[in-house]
Amino acid sequence: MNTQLKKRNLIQFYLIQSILRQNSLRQLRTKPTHHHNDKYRTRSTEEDNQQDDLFLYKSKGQHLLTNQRILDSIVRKSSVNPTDTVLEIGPGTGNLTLKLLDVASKVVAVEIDKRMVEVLNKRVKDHGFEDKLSVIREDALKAEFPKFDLVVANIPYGISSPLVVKLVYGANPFRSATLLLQKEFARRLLAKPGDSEFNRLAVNVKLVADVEFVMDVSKRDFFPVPKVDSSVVIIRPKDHIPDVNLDEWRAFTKNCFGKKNKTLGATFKQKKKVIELFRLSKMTSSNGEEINRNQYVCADDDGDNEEESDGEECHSSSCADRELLLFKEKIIEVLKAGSFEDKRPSKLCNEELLCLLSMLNQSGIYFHEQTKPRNVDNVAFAAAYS
Ligand SMILES: C[S@@+](CC[C@H](N)C(=O)[O-])C[C@H]1O[C@@H](n2cnc3c(N)ncnc32)[C@H](O)[C@@H]1O
Repeated sequence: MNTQLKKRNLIQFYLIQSILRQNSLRQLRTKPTHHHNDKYRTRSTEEDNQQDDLFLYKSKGQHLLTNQRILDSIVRKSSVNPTDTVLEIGPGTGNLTLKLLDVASKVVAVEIDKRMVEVLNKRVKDHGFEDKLSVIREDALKAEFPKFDLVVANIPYGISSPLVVKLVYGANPFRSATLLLQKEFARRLLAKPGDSEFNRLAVNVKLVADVEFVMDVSKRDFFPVPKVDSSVVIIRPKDHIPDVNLDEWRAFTKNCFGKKNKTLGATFKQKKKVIELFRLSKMTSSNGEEINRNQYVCADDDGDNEEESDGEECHSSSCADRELLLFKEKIIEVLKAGSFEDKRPSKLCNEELLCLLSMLNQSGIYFHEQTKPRNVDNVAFAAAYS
């Protein structure tokens, strides 16, 4: 740790002390240890006999937001109504929770760390808010969330992608999610077609929600100081989402954004892809009748080198199965008809992608096993982002 960082930590240590005292929390003393990279130590002075040392684990994303001005601002921007139930993921020792309890009807906090829950409960009780708080001590990715009106959270950054997906594709309708995220991750969520950060996550989130940038937050506003800066965004689920099978959409964007800068023509000419799509599409049209994948493997390859194609291709002259060849031609025909062949997914907006998917589906080309029930796979979908 360099000298400047040490100095900053020391200043924050004293700041936290004074804040915690003001809040009449038991007097936690927070200082970094140098024994282990992953651990920072908080120690009780008042209740040394009752409580073991509390370590903050970087691996669990335990960087506590200590800047009161930022905490107030997050709550203010969240527009919490007095009748609202707020879901908070990762309450930690309760810096944000206390402020939320002040303005909401109820807070449901999901926290994985038992030691944090103990500190949180004690602190909330000291403020007389215990009737308004319920804690779910579980991994937020596995927990079943109860009904809530909005989410406000400084989340552990390690679970950002699957958590955002779990929220926006989850069964719970909610008004908004105000999230403190790693700055780079926030930029990826906010990215537009053509931006270098534009990616599949942004595409999938944008289909069902709008994302608004609120503010940047410096790493110095946390204890211990993390390596990265942060940003606050608000995610608002859309009132109307396009009429598309979400499982089909997700499978389609996964196929398109595997290599987001490759042209769609190059992506969909790959032998493996053609075979896989042929199998799925055939299963759909034949109502689940199993297709023998090996039946459609090319017997030979004429070695034709097409630009931008880094995968093996299925070429007309050598393809063992005419049906497979016709299927590949059908894909190319659709791409050409919509002028998509030379386009790159990273530059297409959702309307264009929806249009392409609709054209492909209308031609009998599918990306997800249509025999499976619709939109029931949210947990698996979220997990795929972890
Ligand atoms: C960035 S800290 C935020 C603490 C507090 N909200 C604050 O702003 O000071 C993240 C919290 O999430 C908890 N956490 C980490 N992984 C989790 C998970 N998978 N599910 C629920 N909580 C988790 C950590 O224990 C930690 O308390």
